[in-house]
Amino acid sequence: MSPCSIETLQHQQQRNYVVGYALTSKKVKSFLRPKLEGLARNKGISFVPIDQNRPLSDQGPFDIVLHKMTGREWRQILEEYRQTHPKVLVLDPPDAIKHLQNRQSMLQCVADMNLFEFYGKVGVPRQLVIKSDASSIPDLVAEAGLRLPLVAKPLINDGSAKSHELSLAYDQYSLQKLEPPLVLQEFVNHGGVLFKVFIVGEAIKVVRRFSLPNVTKRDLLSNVGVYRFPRVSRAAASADDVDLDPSVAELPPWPLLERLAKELCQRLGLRLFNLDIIREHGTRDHYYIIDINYFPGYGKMPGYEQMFTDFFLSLMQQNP
Ligand SMILES: Nc1ncnc2c1ncn2[C@@H]1O[C@H](COP(=O)(O)OP(=O)(O)OP(=O)(O)O)[C@@H](O)[C@H]1O
Ligand SMILES: O=P(O)(O)O[C@H]1[C@H](OP(=O)(O)O)[C@@H](OP(=O)(O)O)[C@@H](O)[C@@H](O)[C@@H]1OP(=O)(O)O
Ligand SMILES: [Mg+2]
Ligand SMILES: [Mg+2]
Repeated sequence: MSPCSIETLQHQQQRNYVVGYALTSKKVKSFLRPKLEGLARNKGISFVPIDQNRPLSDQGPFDIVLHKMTGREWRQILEEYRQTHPKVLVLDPPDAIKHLQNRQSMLQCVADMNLFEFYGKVGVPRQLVIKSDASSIPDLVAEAGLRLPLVAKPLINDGSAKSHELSLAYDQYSLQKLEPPLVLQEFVNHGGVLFKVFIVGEAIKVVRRFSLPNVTKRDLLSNVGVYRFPRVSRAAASADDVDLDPSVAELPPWPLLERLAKELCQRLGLRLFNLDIIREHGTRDHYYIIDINYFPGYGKMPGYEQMFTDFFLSLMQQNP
């Protein structure tokens, strides 16, 4: 080994890395748990809270900035900080995250991806954006040829409770009751189970979660109206340990998930996100991506502490 590489090695061994974080108190509680802090500390990584009321450049110095905050002001602060501190890795760039804060632009890159026939067909459900004027919705839906039932989702996905208030609409007339701006998405039967694919840099983990049950033709004939439904798939209880119909439970093929994760990381410019994927009921390989979330509930993902420690270590090796 050359003296130079010995020096680099010693430098790496001595160097401590600081991850500054700007997260909600709820996120701190669910994510920054003692096990993660312990594992990271053993590798020389420490976590330091960012005070949003003080200039960022007066704090730190940081090697990495981890954040999940919304708002234009915070975005500007971070963008400016990125320009003046090019050596600090901001996870992730605020402009890239903004892309996920609108349910139309969120799925646009999946639609552009062209992953047809690669271990299965991957697409997004047909959807229509309604910016205003609820009274025009029935006609717009008819013109677009969207099939009922429809899932109505607030267009803006800013992390507020309201942005997660979704409803299922069974008939065309009742669509007038909805409150734009929203996205109307065709409901795809998928056997009541979805796949949450968590991405942390290059690592992937997939879990099953409960979801909305299938809607039968008879349900459609016997129901009218618009029904709000709760955040079914957020429950910590996963569908992984339950006896399920194997055709519903079978995970999407690994090569497909790898390809999807890699392409989406590149296209979105993000390293920390998850995807909600469903498989159309009665098919073996027709998949739909219905949601993408920035910095999701990793705390519910088994083994996330090791995954994040490895992720931070790999970032450090890239930036010694
Ligand atoms: N097109 C669809 N077809 C079938 N079910 C759907 C569809 N869209 C949403 N769902 C169901 O509704 C749930 C919530 O939808 P979605 O994931 O888009 O909302 P969200 O509020 O962004 O959720 P999250 O808590 O994951 O951020 C999904 O987990 C799934 O159970
Ligand atoms: O609260 P949880 O731990 O469940 O995490 C949820 C997270 O809330 P948090 O960021 O406030 O923690 C949500 O973020 P916002 O859209 O509200 O910004 C969203 O990403 C959900 O998909 C996450 O649930 P998951 O999909 O991972 O089950
Ligand atoms: Mg979701
Ligand atoms: Mg979401």
